Amino acid sequence: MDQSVIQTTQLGKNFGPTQALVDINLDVIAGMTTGLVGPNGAGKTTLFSLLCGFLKPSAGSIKVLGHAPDSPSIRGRISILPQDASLLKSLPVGRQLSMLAELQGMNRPAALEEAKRVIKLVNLYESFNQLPERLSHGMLKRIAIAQAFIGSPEIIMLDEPTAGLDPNTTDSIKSVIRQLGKQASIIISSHNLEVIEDLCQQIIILRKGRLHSHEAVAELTARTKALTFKLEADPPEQVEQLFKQLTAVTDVKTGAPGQHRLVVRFNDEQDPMAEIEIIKCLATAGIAYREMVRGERLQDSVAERTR
Ligand SMILES: Nc1ncnc2c1ncn2[C@@H]1O[C@H](COP(=O)(O)OP(=O)(O)OP(=O)(O)O)[C@@H](O)[C@H]1O
Repeated sequence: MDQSVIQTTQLGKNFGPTQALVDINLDVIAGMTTGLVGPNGAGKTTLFSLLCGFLKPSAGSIKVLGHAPDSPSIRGRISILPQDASLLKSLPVGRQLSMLAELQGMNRPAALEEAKRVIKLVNLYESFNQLPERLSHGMLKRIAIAQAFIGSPEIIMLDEPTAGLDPNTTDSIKSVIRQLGKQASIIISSHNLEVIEDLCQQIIILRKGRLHSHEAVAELTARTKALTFKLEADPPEQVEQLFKQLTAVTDVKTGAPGQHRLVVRFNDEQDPMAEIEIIKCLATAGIAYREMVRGERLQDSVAERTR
């Protein structure tokens, strides 16, 4: 049987009159990398804080590795990269990492070795003795991620690990996370759904403090029947009118100006020939496309579900 690393039962959290989380029932399976997504204010950070024991639930219960989040039995077995992780200005980054390892109970020499190990994981060993002010934003983010790997925790929670990073740095962080996903269960909260799609096998969607869904990423994207077109030009206004006579078409979406994108969702139980009819409609209207892809990006599926 699959082993649960996190279980919540009817979990709720209120801040005064604000219901930040309501009736959350989750079962996160060991060894998965799971994405936690939802619009601003959906409750993602609150959920992370509850799972780490920084906050107490207003209702329901949480089990992390079979224990309450504040149990001494899980100390060092779970770690978190907070969204706004910051480093001390006046201490070399390697020393800061070794101090954090000491706080986890390692002696000085062991902590130093651990700091070297985790800084190598994020490819910044050459910066071990540098002060944070000498490092770029992306490098500091990688150091902050390295601290989440101290002590080889079984669960690692990363809140927006790639926010504000350029594409190359994002790629290098993604490869670190992918590597560590082989050894730990990772939960990533991010608004960057390309990152989630690349790294995660499972996705938890929160919407207005409630659990919208928890399922495999592949299932979510495959279940949405859609054709995504890259057109030669932006689609004409009122493009949805073209598909008016096709009862199988459930939604038509266009990209931002300049994206030349058109997504047509449909229900093929209504019409098994729906795809062909959609393509015919475009041809009849003289709308040319360069590329057509079945399905849609995770970004579109999630946007649709959290609107
Ligand atoms: N300490 C707090 N005091 C009062 N309200 C809070 C507090 N923390 C969160 N909230 C409220 O709880 C709700 C959920 O907030 P939370 O920060 O968990 O959302 P989020 O999904 O992480 O959002 P974002 O994507 O913007 O980071 C919001 O309505 C927020 O205003």
